[in-house]
Amino acid sequence: MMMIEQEDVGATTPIHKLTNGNSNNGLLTNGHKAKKDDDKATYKYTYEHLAETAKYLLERVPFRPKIGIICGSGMGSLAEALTDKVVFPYNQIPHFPESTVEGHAGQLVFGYLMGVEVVCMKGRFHHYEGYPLWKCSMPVRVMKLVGISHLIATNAAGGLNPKYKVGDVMLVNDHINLMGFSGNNPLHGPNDERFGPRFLPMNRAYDKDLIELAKKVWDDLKLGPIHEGVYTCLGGPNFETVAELKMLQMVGVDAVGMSTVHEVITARHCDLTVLAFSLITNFCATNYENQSEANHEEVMDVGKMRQDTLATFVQNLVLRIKKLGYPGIK
Ligand SMILES: O=P(O)(O)O[C@H]1O[C@H](CO)[C@@H](O)[C@H]1O
Ligand SMILES: Nc1nc2[nH]cnc2c(=O)[nH]1
Repeated sequence: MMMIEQEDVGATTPIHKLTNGNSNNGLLTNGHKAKKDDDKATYKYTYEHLAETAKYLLERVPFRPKIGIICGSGMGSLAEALTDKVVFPYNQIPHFPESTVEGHAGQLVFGYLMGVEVVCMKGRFHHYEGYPLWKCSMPVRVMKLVGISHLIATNAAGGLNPKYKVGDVMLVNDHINLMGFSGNNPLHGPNDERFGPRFLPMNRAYDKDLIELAKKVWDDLKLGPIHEGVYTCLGGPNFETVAELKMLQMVGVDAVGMSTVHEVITARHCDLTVLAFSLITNFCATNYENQSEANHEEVMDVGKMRQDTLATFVQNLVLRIKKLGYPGIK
């Protein structure tokens, strides 16, 4: 195993320069202790906690990823094409929560995708699993601290735009943070400027250059139609009522899911360039005549059905991002 010099952490602030102001004693290599402390209502990750997590990972990975990829429900196979993998089960990473949802393996995988250094989350955390939003999106900060500049967030979502078909892909060009409307936001609470600013603009959250690049990659691969649209995240775990779907459609939502928004907010807060896309796994019926019911099995089946296409797309996308010198707003 290759050991990494402390200077070589790829973090915004070198870890050796961080003070350990952490009140969570003995956590450096002890994930179980972290979980115990997690239960306290007051516990939140400090910069130091996450720097410890990043240090743990970087000491075990012989390269520095530039792109982070979050695999949506049933889309974990995106990580299968990685070479020279270093795999970390979430329950072995200090301070990491555990994945509890089917279709989310719970592994952080470092490796090369088409020769590009990446880190892949095979499994994300959702609010409905019982995690607060700051905890759901903590891996984004960890990925920042291990050195990524770009995040590709993928998700499975219900299609509200009548033009969308099951199996289509929608590049997210904006979102509506519905949970944020009620004050539930991953940045809620004291702000640590080492991650980012107290007040965060979100009007350019989804990088336009990356969206254009993604469309070009998709078209060059002749993968058929691709959409651009607005995503929203509801708390779940239930799928939506007809009245809720009608309301979402009225306010301009094209695809609805239970993730991504808080991850993107956290990513933009720490200056990552973001691309997100939704795999439309089910059609959202906005009338009472439609008897079909959304279900997680169907969501995962569609992920499996489209896994090869999505893998080809993401592989070519990361290659182009690297070739272009990692474009986009930081
Ligand atoms: O957003 P991802 O993780 O892709 O998963 C989506 O699919 C699941 C529902 O089937 C929910 O977790 C929803 O958020
Ligand atoms: N909220 C929500 N999440 C989903 N994830 C996959 N499909 C759906 C859906 O229809 N609604």
